[in-house]
Amino acid sequence: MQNLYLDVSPLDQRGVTKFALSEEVMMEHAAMAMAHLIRARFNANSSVLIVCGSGNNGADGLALARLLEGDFHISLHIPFGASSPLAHLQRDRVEALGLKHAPIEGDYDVIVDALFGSGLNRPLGPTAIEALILMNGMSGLKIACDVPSGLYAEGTFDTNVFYADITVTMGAYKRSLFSDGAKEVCGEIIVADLGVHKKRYETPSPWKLLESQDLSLPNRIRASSHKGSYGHLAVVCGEKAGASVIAGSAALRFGTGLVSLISNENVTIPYELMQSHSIPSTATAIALGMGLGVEFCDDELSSLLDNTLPLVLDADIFYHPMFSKLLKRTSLVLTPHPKEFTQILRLTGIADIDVSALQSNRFTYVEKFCSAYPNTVLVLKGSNVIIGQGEEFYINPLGTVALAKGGSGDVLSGLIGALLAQGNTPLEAAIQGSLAHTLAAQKFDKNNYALTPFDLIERITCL
Ligand SMILES: NC(=O)C1=CN([C@@H]2O[C@H](COP(=O)(O)OP(=O)(O)OC[C@H]3O[C@@H](n4cnc5c(N)ncnc54)[C@H](OP(=O)(O)O)[C@@H]3O)[C@@H](O)[C@H]2O)[C@@H](O)CC1
Ligand SMILES: [K+]
Repeated sequence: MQNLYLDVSPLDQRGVTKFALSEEVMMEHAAMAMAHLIRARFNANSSVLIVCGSGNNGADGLALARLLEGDFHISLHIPFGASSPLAHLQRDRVEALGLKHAPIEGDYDVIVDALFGSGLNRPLGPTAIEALILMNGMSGLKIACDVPSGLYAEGTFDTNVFYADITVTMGAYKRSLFSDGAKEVCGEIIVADLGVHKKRYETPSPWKLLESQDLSLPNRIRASSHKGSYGHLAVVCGEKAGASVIAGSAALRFGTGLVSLISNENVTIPYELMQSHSIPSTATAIALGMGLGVEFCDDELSSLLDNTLPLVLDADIFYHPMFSKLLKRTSLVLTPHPKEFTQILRLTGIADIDVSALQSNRFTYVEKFCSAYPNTVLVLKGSNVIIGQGEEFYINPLGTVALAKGGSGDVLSGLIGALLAQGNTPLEAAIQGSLAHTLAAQKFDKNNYALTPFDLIERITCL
């Protein structure tokens, strides 16, 4: 698990006050990290284009030019000149080596974007846009210095942004690199230490980045146990029974001792799942909403929920009149996709926004919801899933496009339900369910289009 920051400038200042580093020392390390990467991947004499802005992001790029000069063919493009004191200093140094601003011409083996970093404070103008279009059109390896130019601190970008193959980010992970849109533009993300180890440079943060090694599986440790020792998930089976069959099958695969589908009438289901018309007395958690439709009248739903069992809610239930009442429960996990989350925000009076406004500000709206409903765990689906409760937030960046398919969400609810049924806290169930979901998808390595929900469930066996 890694820390994530909206703004690392307090960490930079702490580097100066606590570790007596200077901004210049930190900048030298930033440039060295990029130089190390280029030297490791390219032979001497390779051509390197470095496009530098007027602030310290540009100054990082100028320092990189100095470090590579002599071994590589360096082309510098400095369309805005230098404005910060360090940019002036670094420019004087490269000019002493005979390097100076030149137009962008031809193609290069490496393209380094050092136009704007954390100081981007307004929409890009024509000069920056022209440079980015030229850079994006090149075939060489594209490296972003700190953040791809055009990406704002909230993780949004305008039409033009640098499309990086690798982002070398300075000091610590920025949260902006893990918005849904940023997944398209950042490429591989590498953190560069700035003169002290990252562990020293960082301070605690409420936002965390999940990693594959954070996965903890529901392995059984008691030698003498039986199916009743591992919980009983009741999946409410709605109009579209397939959704609950998928969720139930995922739950059984993820260690739940017993799974029952709760339906009004008998439906055809796999042999390994049980069927019931009411919540079994041995149930330890309930999954509700997937494929629900209008199968149950309000009274029937109320009686199914007349208990204090942990709940995972998905899909249709977010549009149901009973949802507001369910929000008052403790032990509650919600797994909306963005459109469903806008419905939740509207219903709770937090915001009346459309999906694109939400996607431009996912972090903020998750924080607002979690502050208003601190007992509820929210899993906001997306290419970078956000999990939040109260003042704790986690981003799971491990999902792939293979998951963009009907039924993937039912598997996720089933996995979370499985862990709730086995006694995990709602937050732990949400984190581990989401990790298992994305890592199982990664195990499907044939291609990125053919994964079905049952392929995904099958891969839970290989985690
Ligand atoms: N702090 C540290 O210790 C360390 C910092 N480090 C590095 O510093 C970077 C932050 O540097 P920074 O604060 O100078 O901001 P930066 O991203 O270069 O941009 C500011 C410049 O861009 C300009 N500008 C903004 N928007 C614009 C637009 N749309 N179109 C045109 N111009 C625009 C803005 O102009 P102004 O608003 O002043 O007119 C100003 O001149 C950080 O990302 C990291 O790489 C590392 O070396 C490690 C140590
Ligand atoms: K940049």
